[in-house]
Amino acid sequence: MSGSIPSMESSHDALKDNTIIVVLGASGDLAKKKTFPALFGLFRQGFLPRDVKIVGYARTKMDKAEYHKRATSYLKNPNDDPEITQAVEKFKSISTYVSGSYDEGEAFAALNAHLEEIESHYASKEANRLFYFALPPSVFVPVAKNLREQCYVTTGINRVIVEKPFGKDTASAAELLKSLKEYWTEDETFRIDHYLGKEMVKNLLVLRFANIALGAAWDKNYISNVQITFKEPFGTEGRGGYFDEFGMIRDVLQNHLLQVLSILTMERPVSFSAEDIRDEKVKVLRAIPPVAKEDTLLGQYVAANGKPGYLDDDTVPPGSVCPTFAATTLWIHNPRWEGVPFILKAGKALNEAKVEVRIQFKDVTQGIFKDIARNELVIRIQPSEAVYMKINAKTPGLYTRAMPTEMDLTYKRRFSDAKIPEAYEALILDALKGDHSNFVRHDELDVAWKIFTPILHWIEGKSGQRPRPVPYPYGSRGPKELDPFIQKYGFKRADASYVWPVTNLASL
Ligand SMILES: NC(=O)C1=CN([C@@H]2O[C@H](COP(=O)(O)OP(=O)(O)OC[C@H]3O[C@@H](n4cnc5c(N)ncnc54)[C@H](OP(=O)(O)O)[C@@H]3O)[C@@H](O)[C@H]2O)C=CC1
Ligand SMILES: O=C1O[C@H](COP(=O)(O)O)[C@@H](O)[C@H](O)[C@H]1O
Repeated sequence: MSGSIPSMESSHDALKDNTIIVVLGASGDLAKKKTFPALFGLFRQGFLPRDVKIVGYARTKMDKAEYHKRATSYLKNPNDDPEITQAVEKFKSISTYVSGSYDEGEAFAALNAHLEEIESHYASKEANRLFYFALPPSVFVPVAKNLREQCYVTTGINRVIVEKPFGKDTASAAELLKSLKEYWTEDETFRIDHYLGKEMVKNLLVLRFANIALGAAWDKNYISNVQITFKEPFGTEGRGGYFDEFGMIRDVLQNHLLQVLSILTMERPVSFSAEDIRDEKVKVLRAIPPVAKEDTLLGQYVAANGKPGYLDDDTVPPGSVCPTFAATTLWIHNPRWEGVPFILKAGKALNEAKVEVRIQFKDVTQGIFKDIARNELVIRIQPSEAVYMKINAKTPGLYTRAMPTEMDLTYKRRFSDAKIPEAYEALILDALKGDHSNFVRHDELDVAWKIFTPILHWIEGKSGQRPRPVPYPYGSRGPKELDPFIQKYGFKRADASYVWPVTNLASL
């Protein structure tokens, strides 16, 4: 029997021919590191529309050669594979660049003239344009306005992809949404949260709703606590100026981790249509009250192991109390989840790179077993995608003891030939197809901000003195206060003697 999910695959428009993808902010870091590599990945695998053209736009004046050099600087070809080299040359041949300001109508009229020149070669009048904002939020509104006024086609589809940050709190996000809506409809707008494009985040829907056994245990009766963890082994290093304005909660918790939480906890959607999914996400998010101070732990990394502290970064304001680590516990007041703590934790400069969901089930009733390990379902989002269930089994041999072990679905081993797409590849393809399922709807954004705005205002000292984050050494698991914080919500760490036999995943 086929394992395909027809309604997920066919609920959106097909790719349109006669499409131009315009990358605004083409000289920047995001474009170079994420957007162009994703476009190239799609191009090389034949997923872009036929005869697609890619146009970069930014203020920097660059000739064609310089632009091509920048746009392809992050395309990977470690073994100098001639097939990839050839694809890069083809990619360059469909890529052009226009320089201009972000706030002047004439500059966008010039961009439009360039787009029309490309379109004049089409066999039909149909012309479709996808505009990708790889831009700082300060120019979102003028760019949205100028594109709508100067570069909007009437004989095809227009779409905009917008990157976070979408505001800094409930009020500023509402203001930004309102301004953008003056020019672009909700249907034309694709708000990216790139975690929604990650394979294991997309997998959550299938794991939950295509497995009756998991579905049956998915509530307060069986689950004790849930942790959603994001760990990076490097600090802000040179990006401190940007980071300090936002902090860890805005950078990762309010968007990426909350998106994961909403898919993990929503009710089953009526269908896989974008609106049915997003209706359910909004419904569960609305059942979450604002995060309380008592449910929050903030940290900031300090120099250790030869690595600099956050405050040693020249781009960070002296004496900053910006958190580089945050753990917050959220509660969902609905019949399924009442009383279950959802701990969202994220930090920079920690001991490892890891993003995972860890669902810890309740203890088995005491009696024949005493103090045995709890079941845990771990969904490893990155690196090395995996789903594993920590279970108890009889110790092999002439024993009657239970021992913790695992049922392990490590992707590299089980699907060794599969290529897991980059999040941005998956999302750009969705936007080209007009599928909104994995993009953030306006009301989702509003409710996400409502959960975090009070705590963010408290952190910023809007209601008194700013709280001081607790220090943690660069390269550690986080503040020493973390383990008691998590234990407070009922998490029990399994016996430290548990050893997973595979140590080198890279070797798989
Ligand atoms: N397919 C796969 O990839 C599989 C991998 N494994 C591997 O087996 C090992 C054990 O797995 P598992 O039990 O799930 O994970 P870990 O033992 O790594 O972590 C379990 C939990 O305990 C916390 N923890 C980690 N170290 C400490 C510590 N020193 N003191 C207190 N708490 C700590 C972790 O928090 P935090 O992360 O926040 O530090 C996490 O919440 C891991 O290396 C795992 O990657 C096991 C099964 C399958
Ligand atoms: O949005 C952001 O995400 C990245 C982490 O993304 P990942 O795909 O590498 O997990 C994070 O480093 C950055 O600070 C944040 O703004």
